[in-house]
Amino acid sequence: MMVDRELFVSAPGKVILHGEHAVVHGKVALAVGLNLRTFLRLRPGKDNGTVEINLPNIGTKLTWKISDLQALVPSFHNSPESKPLGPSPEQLDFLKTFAGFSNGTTDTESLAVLAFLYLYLSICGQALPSLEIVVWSQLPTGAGLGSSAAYSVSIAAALLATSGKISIPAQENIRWTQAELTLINSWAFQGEKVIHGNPSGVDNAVGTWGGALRFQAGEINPIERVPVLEILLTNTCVPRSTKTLVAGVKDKLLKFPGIMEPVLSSINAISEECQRVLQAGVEGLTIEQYSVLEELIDINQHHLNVIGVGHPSLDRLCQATTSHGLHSKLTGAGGGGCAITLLRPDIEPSVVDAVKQELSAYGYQCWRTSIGAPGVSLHSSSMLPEDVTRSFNKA
Ligand SMILES: Nc1ncnc2c1ncn2[C@@H]1O[C@H](COP(=O)(O)OP(=O)(O)O)[C@@H](O)[C@H]1O
Ligand SMILES: C[C@@](O)(CCOP(=O)(O)O)CC(=O)O
Ligand SMILES: [Mg+2]
Repeated sequence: MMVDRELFVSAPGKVILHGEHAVVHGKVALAVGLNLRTFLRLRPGKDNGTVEINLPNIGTKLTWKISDLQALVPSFHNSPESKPLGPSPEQLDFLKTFAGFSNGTTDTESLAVLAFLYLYLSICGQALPSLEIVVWSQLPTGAGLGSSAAYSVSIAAALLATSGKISIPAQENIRWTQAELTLINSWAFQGEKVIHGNPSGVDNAVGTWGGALRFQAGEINPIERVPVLEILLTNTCVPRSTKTLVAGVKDKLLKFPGIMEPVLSSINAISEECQRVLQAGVEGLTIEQYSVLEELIDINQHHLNVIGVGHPSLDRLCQATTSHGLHSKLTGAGGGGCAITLLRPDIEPSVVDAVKQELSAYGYQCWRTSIGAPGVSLHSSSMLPEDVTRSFNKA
């Protein structure tokens, strides 16, 4: 198949306020889009006979011949118009053998490449197009901010658009329809399965729709009005794999169901209470409401330690922020990665500066951010942020 135009797509990262891990086991999570995004550039292939994927964040650039990939197509029977089925263990084994990855591999490159190949073959199976794709992210990878979902959402959207399964909106402020977003989300969920093993689907839902969402057992409910919340987002820079952490929680739940299930139920109750407080305070939270949010953060951080996803780097972070009267919890899969610290409006800027300085001295990276960002979007090249254009030009 011939592709005749260049496309630019982006999807946001996310912050889970409450409910990480519990959401994998059917509990409620509250999550919001983050104003750090993953950008994808898709171009027709130079020689029409190859597919190239270039991932500058992880230093990966690979090219395959379409004629070689064609041999894999019969194993990918998904119908892109309907609900996707895969990925089956057999399909993943095929891909690992094809790409030369050993069985059981979970490193950054292999997960990214397997997710791409799975989506490319499943979505474009009927007529494999020759493409050059670059994916570059403002998000740290493997830090709890949903880079895997932003990656899967942008690849799914670009491949569905280029193969004519969803429209290519003529202007960048025109969004895809709900049906098209639902299709993007369901394919991105399959990409997340390759990367997370057993994802809940909350991250790809935020990557697709953005904003603030309540997510439970596949049900996605946008929270239309949320009070403005300022947070300090801190990356401990301790690397970890969501797949491994999610599997660890499952093992603990199987080993100690009577002990772990009540903890997950309590996390569920925290999400419910947080949503209640946020909705009661849409016009602006009172100091009492902020205090409740802070307590919920503290309780949840203890629970996350109990289910085994804490880390000494996160303990240090919580101690540092507590000593300045601020409250923090890990966000995402934990085991290192990122934490959020709630910034009440009455906090003196000098306190935030002191906290940031202390955390930087540990080698952590901090951003002050407010939550809520638009979901998957199409861009024109002239409207891309400067850092994105620079990265694409270098790639
Ligand atoms: N920009 C990117 N380039 C290449 N791979 C990416 C990118 N973003 C995400 N990934 C893939 O997602 C994985 C990280 O996903 P995960 O462990 O779920 O952490 P998180 O989603 O919190 O960042 C990486 O190991 C890599 O395979
Ligand atoms: C731990 C979990 O709840 C969130 C993982 O987020 P991240 O990949 O660490 O950004 C897993 C999931 O919901 O699929
Ligand atoms: Mg992830």
